[in-house]
Amino acid sequence: MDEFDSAEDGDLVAQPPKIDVPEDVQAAVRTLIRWAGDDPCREGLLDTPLRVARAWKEYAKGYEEDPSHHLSRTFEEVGGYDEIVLLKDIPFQSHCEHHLAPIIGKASIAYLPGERVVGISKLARVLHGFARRLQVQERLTAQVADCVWENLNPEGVAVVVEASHACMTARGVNTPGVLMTTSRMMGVFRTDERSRREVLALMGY
Ligand SMILES: Nc1nc2c(ncn2[C@@H]2O[C@H](COP(=O)(O)OP(=O)(O)OP(=O)(O)O)[C@@H](O)[C@H]2O)c(=O)[nH]1
Ligand SMILES: [Zn+2]
Repeated sequence: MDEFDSAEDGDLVAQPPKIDVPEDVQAAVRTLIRWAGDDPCREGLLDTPLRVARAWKEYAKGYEEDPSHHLSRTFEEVGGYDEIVLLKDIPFQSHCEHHLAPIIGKASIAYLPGERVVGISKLARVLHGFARRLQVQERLTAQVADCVWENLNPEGVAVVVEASHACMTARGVNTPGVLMTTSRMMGVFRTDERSRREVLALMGY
């Protein structure tokens, strides 16, 4: 049971091994705490630089992977299925590259298969692979769509992302409740108005 903690619902949740954090990274967090106006040496903040650094390795885990790898295993036997495949309202978390503030949102990813389909969880994996980096929402949207387009050779790809940016809601213009929507349409979803309307309707727009 060493590597696992028992979760409340009875599932076993893997506890990743704690990574070492270089002293200069911890020192940078201490500097930030001091600059924010607090004392990094008080008891409650002593382990914070370590936790912050480890948290950032999680937030930025996408840099450790090439999301296109998730699309390398595809299936051909789908009984002649030739309609839209949609994974709708996938929740994701990212961080804005301007303020390192959270971006919390959901994405819908659809494609019209060519010859092959992919396991649906892989679309969510692609999203998280790009989201767990420093991002702007426009680039996140484009990267997800381009990745599906380039790796599945489908007839069309549609990605719609809706997100709230903490750099707007918790600072700066301080405007909570605002959602930013971005989309990227490729192939038939870009060229054919009916296909575009169909996929947007399936997504609930
Ligand atoms: N287009 C786009 N803008 C973003 C995204 N994330 C954050 N921003 C915006 O990036 C802009 C950065 O503006 P700057 O003027 O350089 O920074 P700032 O002085 O902190 O701006 P304020 O946020 O208005 O206080 C802000 O308007 C943010 O709201 C994103 O994903 N896409
Ligand atoms: Zn920001």
